[in-house]
Amino acid sequence: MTNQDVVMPDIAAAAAMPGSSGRAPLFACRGAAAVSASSMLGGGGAAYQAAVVAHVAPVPSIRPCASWVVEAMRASSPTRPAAAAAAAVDVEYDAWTQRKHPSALGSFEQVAAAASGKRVVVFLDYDGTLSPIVADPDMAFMSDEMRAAVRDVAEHFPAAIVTGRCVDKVQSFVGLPELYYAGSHGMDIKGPSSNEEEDTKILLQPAREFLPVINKAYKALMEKTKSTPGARVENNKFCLSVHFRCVDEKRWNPLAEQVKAVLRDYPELKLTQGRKVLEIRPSIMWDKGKAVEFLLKSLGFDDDRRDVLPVYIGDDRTDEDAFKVLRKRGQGLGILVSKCAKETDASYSLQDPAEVMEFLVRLVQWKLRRSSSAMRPRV
Ligand SMILES: O=P(O)(O)OC[C@H]1O[C@H](O[C@H]2O[C@H](CO)[C@@H](O)[C@H](O)[C@H]2O)[C@H](O)[C@@H](O)[C@@H]1O
Repeated sequence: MTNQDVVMPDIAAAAAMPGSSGRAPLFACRGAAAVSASSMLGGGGAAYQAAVVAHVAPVPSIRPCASWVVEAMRASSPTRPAAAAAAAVDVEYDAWTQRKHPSALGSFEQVAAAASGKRVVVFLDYDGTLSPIVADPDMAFMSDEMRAAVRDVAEHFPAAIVTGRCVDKVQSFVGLPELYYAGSHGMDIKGPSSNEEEDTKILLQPAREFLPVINKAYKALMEKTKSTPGARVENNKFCLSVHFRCVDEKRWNPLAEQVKAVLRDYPELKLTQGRKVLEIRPSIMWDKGKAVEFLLKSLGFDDDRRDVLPVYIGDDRTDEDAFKVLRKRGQGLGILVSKCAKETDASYSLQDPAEVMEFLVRLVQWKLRRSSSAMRPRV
């Protein structure tokens, strides 16, 4: 496959970062401990029933080592640097945005040129992208302004929320029935409905058979981790989250041991990691990237890839699966939401949800301008 349709920033991509010694670990802000994503894979050696839908294959099982888990917990949770180090981090961030992953706002003209004449499809992560990160996962509300921006996006482009959250929860936060929702890291895909009361249509649930085991693991994790102050287990239907944002760092190791002990009884589940959260999910080859591919295909955007521009915006390690898919397809535009330099497969960057909102507003304005100029009679 050629990469001619992937939207790459118009910068000297080959240019090395000044002072950079090489590649940082995926999703560690520079300076944090190096842990590869693959080291986080969980699951055991036992064979398990894989009667999921045909395209869902099990992943190879690798037992996570607790110390690696803790290292990864630290890597994704860098402590605030001292003043001098903070200045260095700023310099590095500036170099990262200038040379590797420019701001999607600063480069909006370039983004608009790439979208010109194409059907744009918008994919949005939720936590850290549409809503700010907060200590209590039940309080991660998005602002009314953001809701209005997303509503406008959905009016002008096909749009989907792709999240680790369970669909019901994220739908209640977003409150826009006109969107597609891919919850549980893409393992629960639902179509739009005409109003909030009507049930959304299930399009795909590739991990349905794992529900009983997920529920058992949920109870076991609740029981096991209740002795760790601040730990919190969230049931996201087809996957689980063990939050450690409010856990004292000294207790991260014992918490990782507790999670690992529970997972020993569930070889059909694997462990991944997000922002101060351990995520437990079925060991199947399904992720946010696969969900994006599924949606593009089922919405009829897979026939002629040259006239479709998927735009995916996300902030977390799990969003990298979607960025990778776009890069591999040689199509579309990945935008990482981050305030620090990270290794990523996204092309562009935005700093925070406020910038995401500004970008969405500009995208809609661009579309409106194009539609009105197309309708203006030529003289
Ligand atoms: O794919 P996402 O929409 O980004 O969901 C990933 C996880 O998001 C939530 O946790 C994160 O946000 C919380 C609220 O701001 C924060 O407290 C937590 O530390 C973050 O990891 C959600 O609660 C998790 O279940 C999702 O897996």
